[in-house]
Amino acid sequence: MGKQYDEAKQAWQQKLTKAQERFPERKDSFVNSSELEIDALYLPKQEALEEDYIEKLGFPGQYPYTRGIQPGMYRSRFWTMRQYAGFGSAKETNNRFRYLLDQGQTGLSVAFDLPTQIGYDSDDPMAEGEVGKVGVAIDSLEDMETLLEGIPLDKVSTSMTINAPASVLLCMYIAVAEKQGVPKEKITGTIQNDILKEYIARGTYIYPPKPSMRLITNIFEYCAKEVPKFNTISVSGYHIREAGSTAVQEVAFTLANGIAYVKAAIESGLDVDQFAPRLAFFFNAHNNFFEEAAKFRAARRIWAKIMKEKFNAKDEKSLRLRFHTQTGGSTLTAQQPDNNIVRVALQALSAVLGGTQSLHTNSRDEALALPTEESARIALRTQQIIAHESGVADTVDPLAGSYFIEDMTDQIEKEVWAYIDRIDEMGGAVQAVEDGYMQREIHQAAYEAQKRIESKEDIIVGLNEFQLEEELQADLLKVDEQLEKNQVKQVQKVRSNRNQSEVEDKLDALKQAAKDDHVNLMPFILDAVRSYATVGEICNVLRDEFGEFTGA
Ligand SMILES: C[C@H](C(=O)O)C(=O)SCCNC(=O)CCNC(=O)[C@H](O)C(C)(C)COP(=O)(O)OP(=O)(O)OC[C@H]1O[C@@H](n2cnc3c(N)ncnc32)[C@H](O)[C@@H]1OP(=O)(O)O
Repeated sequence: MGKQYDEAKQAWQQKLTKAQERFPERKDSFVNSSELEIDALYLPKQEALEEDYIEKLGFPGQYPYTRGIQPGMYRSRFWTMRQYAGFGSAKETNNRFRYLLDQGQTGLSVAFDLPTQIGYDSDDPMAEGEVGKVGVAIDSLEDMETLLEGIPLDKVSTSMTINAPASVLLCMYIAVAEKQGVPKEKITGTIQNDILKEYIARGTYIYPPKPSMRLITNIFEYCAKEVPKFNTISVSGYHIREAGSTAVQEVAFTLANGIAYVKAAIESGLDVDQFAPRLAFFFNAHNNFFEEAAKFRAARRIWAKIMKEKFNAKDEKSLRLRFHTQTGGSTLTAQQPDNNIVRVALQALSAVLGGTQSLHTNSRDEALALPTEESARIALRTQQIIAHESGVADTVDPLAGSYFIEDMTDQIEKEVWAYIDRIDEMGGAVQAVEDGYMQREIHQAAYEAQKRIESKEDIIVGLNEFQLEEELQADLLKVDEQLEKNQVKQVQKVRSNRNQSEVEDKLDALKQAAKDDHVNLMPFILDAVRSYATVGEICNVLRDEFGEFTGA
C-alpha cells in the first residue's frame, strides 16, 4: 500500500504541475480569514490510510476519479458558469447572451423552441402557437448567424440543447464559425444529442431508435476527425430526475444510456478511444445535499470502471466522466418564489462539492415562467458567490474522508451497479427503453415521492407547510405574440432569396446518402445547411427515409 500510495501521489504532483502550465492557480496563496493556509489537497493521515484508499478514491485527476477529473480542480479554474437561455427571436436571445456574458457568465447555453427541437419550421402547421415559446426559434443558417452575432466562437464555448436535429444545429454552428473565420477544429461546445432519454423522459424525438443511433454515431465519427474539441453528446440524467426518478435511478439510467451509445459506436466500427474522450454528461442537483454530492462522486467512479473494464479504453481521457449540472427545476415552488434562491444555492453547492465542470443555476421564477433579466442575474450571482466568497473552491474535493459522504458514495455505487446489471440482462438500454422498463421505474418513484408530500412525511417549505396567502407574482417575462408572425415571414423570405435549385440538389444528395447505412450523413447535412436549407426541410428528408417514432 505504502509504495502504491507514494507512486500515485508523485504521479498526481506531476500532473498538477503540467495542468498548471495551462491554468495557473487563481491566487499565489489560499488563506482563510484567520490567515490559515489552505492546501490544494487534503489526504488521510498515514495511520488512518485504509487499504482501499487508492482503489476507491485515489488522487484527483487519477483513476477512478472519485475526487475529481482535474488534478487541481477549481484552484486553477472554476467550473464554467453556463446559464441556459433562449426565447423569442434570434435577435432577442442574442441580446440576453450578451447581457449574461457582460455579467460574468463564462459559457453559453442555447434553449431552442419546441418546433426547432422536433424539426419543424416556424411556418409549419405543427409549429403553430409554439414559436419562440420555450426557447429561441431557429429555422435556417440566417437565424443562427443572428443568434451568434458578435460572439467570438474561438473564445466562448456553447452548449446547444438539441437532440433529434442535433446534427443540423451543429452544422449551422460550424457554418457560422467559418463565416467568422474560425475553423471547425477550433470551436468548443456541446450538443445534447441524447435521444434515449428523449424516449424515456423528455419527449422531443423524431425518428425511431435505430436511425437515431446512426445519426449519433455519425456525429461521433465526424467530430473525432473534423471538430475535435466539440463534446458530441451530453448524456442526460437531468430529465430523468425531473420526471421523478431517485438519485440512484438518475445515475443508473444515464450511465446505462451512456453504455448503449458507446456500444453503438463501437459496433459501427469506431475505436473507443477515438470518440470516448468527447462524451459528456448532464446531471440534476436536488435538495438532499449530501446525497447529491455523493451521487456525483459515485457517478465518476462507476463510469471510469465501465470504460476501463467493459470497453477496455486506454486513453485516460476516455475514463473521465465530465458533467454539467443544473439545479432541480422540479424542486422550485410557485409559492413564495424568493425561497427558490435559497434552494438553488444549496443545490449548486452540492454540485460544486461534487466536482461539476459546468453549472446552470435556476432562476427563482422558473416555476412560473421564463426568467426575467433580474432573476437570471441573481441566479448567476449565486454561482459567483459560491465561487468567490465561500472558499469551497480553494481545495480539491473537501468532502472526501467524511464517514457519511464516503459511505453514501459507496452505497449509491452499489445500487447503481445493480440497475446497470439488470438493464444489461434485458439486452441493454435501447431494449429497456423500448420495453418501457425505465419509464415504469421512474413513474413508480415519482408516485412514491408524491405520496410522501401529500402525507407530509416530506415537508416542502411554502407548499405543504409554512404557507402564505399570496398573489401570483406579476413581473413575469412574456413572449410577444407578434413574434410568431415575424418568424414565419422571416423563414419565407429566406426561402425566396436563396438558390432554390442548389437547395434541392443538396437535399436530394442527403436523401440518397440516408438510404445507405454505411454513409456518414454529416457532410451532406453541412452542405444543405450552407445552402440555407431549413431545419424543417432537412428533418423532413430524414423523416421520409427513417420514419417517425410513435412511442413505447
Ligand atoms: C433542462 C433543459 C431542457 O430540457 O431543455 C436542458 O437540457 S439544459 C442543458 C444544458 N446543457 C449544458 O449546458 C451542457 C454543458 N456541457 C458542457 O459544457 C460540457 O459538456 C462539459 C460538461 C464537458 C463542460 O465543458 P466546459 O468546456 O464548460 O468545461 P471543461 O471542464 O471541459 O473545461 C474547459 C477546458 O479547460 C480545461 N480545464 C478545466 N479545468 C481545468 C483545470 N483545473 N486544470 C487544467 N485544465 C482544466 C478542460 O480540460 C477543458 O479543456 P479540454 O477540452 O482541452 O480538455
